[in-house]
Amino acid sequence: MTDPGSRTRGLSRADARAFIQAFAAHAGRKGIAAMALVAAGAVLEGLGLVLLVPIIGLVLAPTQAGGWVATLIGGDAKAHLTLLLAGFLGVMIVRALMLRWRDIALFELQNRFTLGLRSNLVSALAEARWERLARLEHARVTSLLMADIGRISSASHFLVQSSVSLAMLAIQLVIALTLAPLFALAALAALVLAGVLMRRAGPNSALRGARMVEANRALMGSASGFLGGLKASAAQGASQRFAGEFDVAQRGVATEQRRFMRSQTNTRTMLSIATALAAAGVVAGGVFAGLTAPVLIALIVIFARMAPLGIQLQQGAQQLVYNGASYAALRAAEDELRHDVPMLTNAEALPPGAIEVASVSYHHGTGGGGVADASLRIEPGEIIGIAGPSGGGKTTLIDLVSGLLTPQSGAITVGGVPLSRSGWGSAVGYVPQDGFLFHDSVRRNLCWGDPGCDDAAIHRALAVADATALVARMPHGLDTIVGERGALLSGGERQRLSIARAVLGERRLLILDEATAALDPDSEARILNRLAALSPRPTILIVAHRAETLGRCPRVIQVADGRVREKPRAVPVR
Ligand SMILES: Nc1ncnc2c1ncn2[C@@H]1O[C@H](COP(=O)(O)OP(=O)(O)OP(=O)(O)O)[C@@H](O)[C@H]1O
Repeated sequence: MTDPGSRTRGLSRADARAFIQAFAAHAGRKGIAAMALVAAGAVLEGLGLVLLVPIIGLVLAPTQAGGWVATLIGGDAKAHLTLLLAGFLGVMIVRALMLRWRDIALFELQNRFTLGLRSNLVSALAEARWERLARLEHARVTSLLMADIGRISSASHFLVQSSVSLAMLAIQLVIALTLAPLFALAALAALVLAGVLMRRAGPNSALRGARMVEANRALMGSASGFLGGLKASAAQGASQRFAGEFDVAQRGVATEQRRFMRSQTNTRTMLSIATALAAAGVVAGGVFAGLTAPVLIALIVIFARMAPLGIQLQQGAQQLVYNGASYAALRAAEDELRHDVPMLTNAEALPPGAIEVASVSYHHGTGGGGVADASLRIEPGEIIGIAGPSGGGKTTLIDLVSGLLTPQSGAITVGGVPLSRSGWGSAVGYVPQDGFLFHDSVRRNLCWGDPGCDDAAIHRALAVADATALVARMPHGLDTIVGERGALLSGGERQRLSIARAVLGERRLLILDEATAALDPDSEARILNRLAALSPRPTILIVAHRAETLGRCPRVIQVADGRVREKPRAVPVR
């Protein structure tokens, strides 16, 4: 289902402010140190430029030694030049070192910022209510975690780079003001005018940035289901059509990149022409106003440095707005995720006792199904089959009992304590039909979330899940890699390992959601019998369509049209 809140907007002023504030908050004291390095780099650059004026003066007219150098140190022109050059060299060496520290410090800030953003998003996802997560598109999450965080990293790079350019521009402007105030003011006016003329680039970049977020999301959507989709389409002889759809998604990204690149080069070209005109004006005006050669040359050098800095600043701002759209997308997702109270935490264990479902209703969105006025008492250690037609409400019921969903009316208690009050999650083991496995060894898949689990416990769990022979056959036993999502195993093998994982956790409630559907009846019977023989025995809920599976449950409930009712039967599990 499409997430209704997933429409992407461009970077607004509020987002831009939030972005800068978030960056500053992440940077903290290290940010202040980095900014001190930025300022020091700019001042040293300025100092180098200030030294240029007497150096050029001495080079052009060695006989006219004088000015502040002569007043300061006395001596002849050669000594002045030597000293000035030595000073210039010293300043440039210190500046080079300073810039090295500055760039490392800024890179670290940028890196920490993006790592922090990703961690925040992951924790927002982990804490979000299940109903909200279920509504998020998979492609949206993947795109946020990968493409958007990458673009935010670029935005933070441009933010940092712009602050450097700004500091350098400010210093050079101050020097130019000292040397020739009128010309410096003219240059400032030219900069401001260029900024005003380029203002249109802002909203355009914001729009393009938002489109890029959408295009990346479409590409991620195509990429994430690529292999599964390719297999299904190849089976129907439509693999080329499928590949074509992927191509459309990637062309979407390329088109947006091209459009932005063109707009950037357009503004850069206009700015370059404008600055060339301004530079020519400065030289002509300087000659006309009778500025001395050293001052004129120094001004030319300064303006020659200011022009690329101005262009860099404008381009950085454009990139910031363009890539900042990903920050807007991240903020929107986090706002949605943190909108409501967090899901159950693992903080507090619930007391022993029955699970009581009392007049519980839950409806999925407008017009969606769910369960209505469900009441049910589940004793500790009970084994209950849950039957019913597809779409009848079985998954909704178990999601409510496991605490993933919160009843919209009615209440669920465990041992008399409301489920919402404390941590039920760690007491529940859930095994879905497609038994999710990580691309890792059998051991790490089974011990996932339980670092203390040992081989003896693993082998006991494997025995319960009828998987001892399966692991014994594997080339590296427990260290065998199962492939991406367990792709190197059959559906039934994945189910056995998933059941073993749930058993290892020694949970109070085990939910098997069609978790034995891919097994042959004999294996299923062995597993259910061994689960029933566990001591202490967990409460076991088995969602199943097969009559054979339900036939092994001492009690069966029927969920149809959202209504829950008992289905009397009396076949005890052996
Ligand atoms: N996230 C959701 N958003 C909207 N509607 C939903 C959502 N999840 C389930 N539904 C709807 O709620 C009803 C009950 O769904 P549920 O998944 O609980 O049925 P089920 O009995 O488990 O079905 P199946 O046997 O096919 O798995 C269905 O009409 C379904 O379309």
